Amino acid sequence: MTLLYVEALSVQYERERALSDVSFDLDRGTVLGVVGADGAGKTSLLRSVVGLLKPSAGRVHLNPGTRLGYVPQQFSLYGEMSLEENMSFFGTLNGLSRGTLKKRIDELLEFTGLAPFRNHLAEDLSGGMKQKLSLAVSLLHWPEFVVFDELTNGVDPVSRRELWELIGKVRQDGVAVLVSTQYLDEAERCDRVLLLHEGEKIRYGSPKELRCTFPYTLWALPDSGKRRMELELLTERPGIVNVYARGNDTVLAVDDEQKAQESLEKWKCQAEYRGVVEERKPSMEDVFIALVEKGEGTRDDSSASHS
Ligand SMILES: Nc1ncnc2c1ncn2[C@@H]1O[C@H](COP(=O)(O)OP(=O)(O)OP(=O)(O)O)[C@@H](O)[C@H]1O
Repeated sequence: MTLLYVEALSVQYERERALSDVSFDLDRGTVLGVVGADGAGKTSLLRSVVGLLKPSAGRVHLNPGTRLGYVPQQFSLYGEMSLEENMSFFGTLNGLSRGTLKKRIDELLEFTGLAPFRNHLAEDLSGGMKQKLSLAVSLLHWPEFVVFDELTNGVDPVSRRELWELIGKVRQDGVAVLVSTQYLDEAERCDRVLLLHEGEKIRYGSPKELRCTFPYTLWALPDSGKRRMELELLTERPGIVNVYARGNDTVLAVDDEQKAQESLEKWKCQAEYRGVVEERKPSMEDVFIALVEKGEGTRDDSSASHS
């Protein structure tokens, strides 16, 4: 069931347009990832959804009475208070009674694996543990909808994985999750992805849909790092729309295989390059790089579906 419906949202700051005409919807028990680079408009979008920012145009419709949890980008825990005291403080603010709160704190400390640290000061926690505590605090009042602004930003890879496991468990309880991230691999963990670039919706759909509707064929030249500079000359030759690095491989995004083949053969002959070319399936990173990084982004004008 649809819990949130966002229609043609735009945010204009004094000098800058942070969001243009963005629409999407979100169902219960679904994780929607808002994915984009720094400055793409993620925070502006999330702040509009939770009601902290008044959009310049468009509409946010959240089912009335929905209990909302929110972890902003710089969530302020009290460093000089213990984990339990932090949770107790925020729980009291949320109007939970003493008895209920005590039980809920125990539950959430178990849930996040923070129980052994309940009496430690929050300031002594690692970055990943602080984020787990923030997540726990946001869940105190059994929200039906949670919004996490870059919860995993700057966190070590193990904690990132653990935070995503927690997000998965939250979803299992039927909670709707809206989470922003700049890590493209995290898009794969979402049910739906909204790719944002310079305030515009570039793509919107499940990770599979995004990969399946990817408009280019990808050709990888394995271990071609040393020839990268030369290979980049292929950018915008007939049939080739983008050339980019993936580790030590070079990837060509191709929109016309025949023309690209001719361009590549010509180049291989001139450059005396004998390496192999392999076709590769697009990952979410490929989708993002090929569509966005070179400004190839074609806006997705499909409006959010009501389901
Ligand atoms: N309060 C503000 N006043 C003016 N401009 C702003 C304000 N907040 C954000 N911006 C601008 O709007 C654009 C989108 O910012 P936003 O913070 O929404 O993006 P973001 O994707 O969350 O990026 P980041 O991860 O860096 O926070 C940026 O260019 C930013 O400089």
